Amino acid sequence: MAFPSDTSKTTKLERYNSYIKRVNSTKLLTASSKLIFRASLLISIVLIFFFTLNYHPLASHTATASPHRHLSAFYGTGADWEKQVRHSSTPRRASGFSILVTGAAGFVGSHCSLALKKRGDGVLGLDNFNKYYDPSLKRARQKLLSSHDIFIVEADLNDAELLAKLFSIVPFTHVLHLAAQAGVRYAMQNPQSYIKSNIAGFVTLLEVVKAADPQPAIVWASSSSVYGLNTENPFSESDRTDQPASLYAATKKAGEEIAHTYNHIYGLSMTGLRFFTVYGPWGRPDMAYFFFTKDLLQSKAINVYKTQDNKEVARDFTYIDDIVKGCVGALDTAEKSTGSGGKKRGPAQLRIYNLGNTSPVSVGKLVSILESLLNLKAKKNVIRMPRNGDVPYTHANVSLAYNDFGYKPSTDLSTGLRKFVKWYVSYYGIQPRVKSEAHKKNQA
Ligand SMILES: O=C(O)[C@H]1O[C@H](OP(=O)(O)OP(=O)(O)OC[C@H]2O[C@@H](n3ccc(=O)[nH]c3=O)[C@H](O)[C@@H]2O)[C@H](O)[C@@H](O)[C@H]1O
Repeated sequence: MAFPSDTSKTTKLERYNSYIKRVNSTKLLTASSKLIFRASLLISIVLIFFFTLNYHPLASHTATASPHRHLSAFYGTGADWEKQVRHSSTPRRASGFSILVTGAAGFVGSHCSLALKKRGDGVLGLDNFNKYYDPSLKRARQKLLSSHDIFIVEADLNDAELLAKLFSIVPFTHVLHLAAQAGVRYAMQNPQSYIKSNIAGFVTLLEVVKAADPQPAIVWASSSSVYGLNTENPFSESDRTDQPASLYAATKKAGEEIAHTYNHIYGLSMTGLRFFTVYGPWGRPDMAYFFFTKDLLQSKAINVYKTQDNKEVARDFTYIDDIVKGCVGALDTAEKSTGSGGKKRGPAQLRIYNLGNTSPVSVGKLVSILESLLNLKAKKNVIRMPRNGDVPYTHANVSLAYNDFGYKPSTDLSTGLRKFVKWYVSYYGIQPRVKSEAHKKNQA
């Protein structure tokens, strides 16, 4: 009969169809589970990546957070790390200060940190060890500070969470803010670095400081360059400073205005110090006296600038020990901030001082002093000063600093350069010519 066979055919066909359906639905299921699996894997990877970069117990994050910031913030959560922070910033004398020194691995920062520590203050350093100049010199300064029990936290000034963490651990009495993008001429090459450090970094610091309880007093580095095209001589604090000749100068001038604002709104005690071309041992390799020494020793030619009208360029070169005395004097006479937790309670101290040497010396004279100290003749190219931010001369009137904290520079350029050269040849392991010739004679 056809029916059973039909039935059997139909049954086979149905079975076959249902088999095909099952196979297809299994395939569909497998494909969709694979898809779901892959999507979840991708989401998990993205979440893990995001979480790793952004998690920090203290953090309320912003979209601009950099991985560097969070790495440093992570670093700042260990018990050992907190112990080092506390230990370094604890004063060892009665009524000693507890000072946060920003730019502690820098030239002025390292000298000030040592001087403060030696007299019994607690000093905690902060530095980002950037590559503006040879970081190995900064590491060597760090090593020196470490041998005097000074700990430097390695972080950027713009790391607000880390700064807040430091202030939550230590009730700092003072901040000596020296971290900055320095150099007048480099501002044409990398303008943004000046904005990032000297303006954004300064504001980040002040935002944290204003919210701190107690609020510390701030002493910070401005610059002689704020006088810009000023024609008064010598430069006094009351002279015009609204004609900066470089972006560096403009950012330092902006810093002075920012200091005024935080003093006015939050009662922060603010003292700005206008440094005049600071030089000395452990100095900055980007400065003329430093690279002239290097070039002289390597028999390389140096460019000696003269003004557009063929006059000598001059600077009020100031020796590092005098600057340190000025910084310490400013810290000692800084009054307390009047606010707390971001609220002003009354008017607070607002000061600006010149810290110079009061006797300008021409760059030509600087070179001849180095020639005599190194017993070498410089190959000089005397050229017109490029129009890239330099000013023809600087000369400080320091009577304000003298009246308020007895600032009196006592090192002339020859004496200071002698000390610098002595350090330079020893640090870089160079046999001075004068010595090696004596040595040759002895051997003959
Ligand atoms: O007081 C400041 O606030 C600034 O001081 C410093 O700036 P400056 O006074 O310009 O020092 P520096 O570069 O050593 O040039 C010294 C002299 O050499 C001349 N100079 C320079 C280079 C060159 O190749 N030839 C030359 O003649 C040049 O024309 C100048 O006359 C700091 O770097 C700066 O960060 C800031 O702190």
